[in-house]
Order: sequence, then C-alpha cells, then structure tokens
Amino acid sequence: MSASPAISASRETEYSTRADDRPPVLQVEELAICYGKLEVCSDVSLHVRRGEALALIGESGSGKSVTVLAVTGLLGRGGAVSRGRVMLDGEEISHLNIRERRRRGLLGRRIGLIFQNPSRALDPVFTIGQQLNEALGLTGLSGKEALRRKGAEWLRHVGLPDPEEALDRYPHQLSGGQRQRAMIAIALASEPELLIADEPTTALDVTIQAQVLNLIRRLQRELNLALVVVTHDFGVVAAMADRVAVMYAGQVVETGTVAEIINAPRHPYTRALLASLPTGEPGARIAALPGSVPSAVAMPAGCRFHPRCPMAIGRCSREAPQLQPAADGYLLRCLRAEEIARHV
Ligand SMILES: Nc1ncnc2c1ncn2[C@@H]1O[C@H](COP(=O)(O)OP(=O)(O)OP(=O)(O)O)[C@@H](O)[C@H]1O
Repeated sequence: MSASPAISASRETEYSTRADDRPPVLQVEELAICYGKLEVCSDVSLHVRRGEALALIGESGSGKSVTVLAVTGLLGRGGAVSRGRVMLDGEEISHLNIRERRRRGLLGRRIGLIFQNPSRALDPVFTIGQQLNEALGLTGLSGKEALRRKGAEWLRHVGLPDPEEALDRYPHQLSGGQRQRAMIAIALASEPELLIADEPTTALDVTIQAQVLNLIRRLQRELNLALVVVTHDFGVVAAMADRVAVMYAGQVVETGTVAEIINAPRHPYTRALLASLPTGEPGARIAALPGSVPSAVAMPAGCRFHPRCPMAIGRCSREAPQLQPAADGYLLRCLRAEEIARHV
C-alpha cells in the first residue's frame, strides 16, 4: 500500500487561513535545509499568528535550531534553504541574503531574537543604554533625551531594578537574570512583529527560569506578538505556548494545541517523550526513550522514527509518512494515525 499523498504544505496553508483572514506572521512551508550536500531538515511546515505563541520541541539534533536559523537567515557557512519557503507577513523571505535582510529591516527590526546565552547576544563593550538606543533607532526614534526616556521605560517594563542606572551599566555589571531581562528589552525595543526565543532560559538558574518565562509570555500577550519558542522542555511548552510543533529528525511529526499535545498526544514519539518525564511521584519509573535522533548521514528509510518506535510495523521501515490532518488544525505524521485515532 502506498503512503497518503503529500499534503503538508497545502494543509498547513488551508488550516492557517481558515480562522483568520490575515496571513500568519510566520509561515514555513515544506522547508528543507542543507549544509553542503547534507540535508539536515527535510520537511518542516508550521505557522504562527499575531498574538500566538508556538513552541518547537524535540530532542537534541531534531532540527529546531536550524529551522529558526533559516527563518532569521543566519544558517551560517554552507547552510542554505534547499526547498520550501519561509514567509513573513505573506512575503517570501527564504531567498534573501543577509545584506538584503538588513536592508529590509528583517534582522532586529521585524524579527526579534532572544538567545540562550545573553553574554553572547549582548556586546560587552557597549552599555545597555547604547545597545537599547540602536534598537530604538530602528523604529525611527531619535534625540538623546527621548532615547534615554524610552530606554528606561523598556528596562522598567522587563522588571530591571533602577532602570535609569542600568542604562549606563555594561553587561558584565549585571547578574545573569538581569542580563537576560536586558536582552529581552533590546529584542523588543525595535517593536518586532515576530519574536524568536531559542532555549531562552536554559543558561539561567532554576529559580530565575520561571520568572523569565513568565516575563516573555506576559510581554508577548501585552504586545500581541507572534512568538516562536524553541525548547526541549515540556514545562516551558506548558508555561509559554498556545500551540506546539513536535520535531524529530528534521521533520515536524505532530502539531496541535498545547492541550491536545500534552493531554492527548498521538504520535508515538511525543508519547514517548512525555512518558520519559519524571512524574514527581516517589518510586515512579521513568520510561526512557531508547536510542537517539539519527544523524543526517544515517537517516533511516521509511518513517524516521521507526527504529525507536514501540508501535512500528513492517511498512514503517518502507513508507515515509506525510504530515496529515487528524483533527481540525491538528496534524500528524504517522502511518498508523487512523488506528491511533480510534484509541484517543
Ligand atoms: N553548522 C552545521 N553544519 C552541519 N550540520 C549542522 C550544523 N548545525 C546543525 N547541524 C545538524 O543539523 C541537525 C539539526 O540540528 P539542530 O541544532 O537544529 O538541532 P536541535 O533540535 O536544535 O538540537 P539542540 O536542542 O541540541 O540545539 C543535526 O543533525 C545537526 O548535526
């Protein structure tokens, strides 16, 4: 029996335009990404609207970071989009080089970035105020006093104590949590429409993580931003997102609302990921997921997850499943989707 027809991109488009006539802020359609001849992502489709937060989740090596790098145009040496499209507000941007992206204000201006490590994102030789000024300048704001006033306002917005004073500080004069807050202020000061947060709290102390997650979520809602948050942590998904795209081996394997994915996951990979979380109950056993994500040089034939899948049958090693609608707005990539649906 053959696999179902490839419909991922068209279905993503169909679903994404049903509820709201405006194009999504970000729409990624059947994206493939190569480094040299190596295809590290081969079929990524997702979208996010204004006021909505989408989490990208998957184990290390599943392709989350390269997907957001392709969106920002920062794939680096040898990296390129080889198929598919990235659309920002309905305009295709996948083919634009860095110079053209800068000219159109895509980097920093329309797409804000929050990285895992603020020390890498902040420039150590400039004060927080100077770095805020650069972002504010992108909105057309000018004049020393106006910039200072607005800069302090942003630092107050992200909860930095003594915002006026913090403007004159260098990054190394702030604590880790404060640096992360300053980076968030700088990312938002240019008033982007899309905010991308790649593992935004992994480098922070556990006690600070929840505060920073809450801050990003609050600002995303207040500013009605489209947010893509990259994580390997279902706690972050639950705290931050409206919808989730689960990635495995360079593909989206399941996408739906947070409630659908966390309460009633259908893909065997998502189920295994959730089953491997500690429950907190004393003596509870963790069902660990055996094996690891295959590398791009040794991608299994058929379903990429089949060697690790507890539900795999013969055809899973031969047929490559497509991302299919399993319910309204809910997409699943599994050859056994219908059987699974009967048991949900
Ligand atoms: N610069 C690069 N050159 C070649 N291959 C790369 C490069 N960057 C990433 N890859 C490959 O792309 C695949 C996806 O990697 P990616 O970093 O996107 O995964 P991830 O899901 O973000 O993992 P992590 O959670 O560890 O960041 C991996 O197989 C990785 O080895």
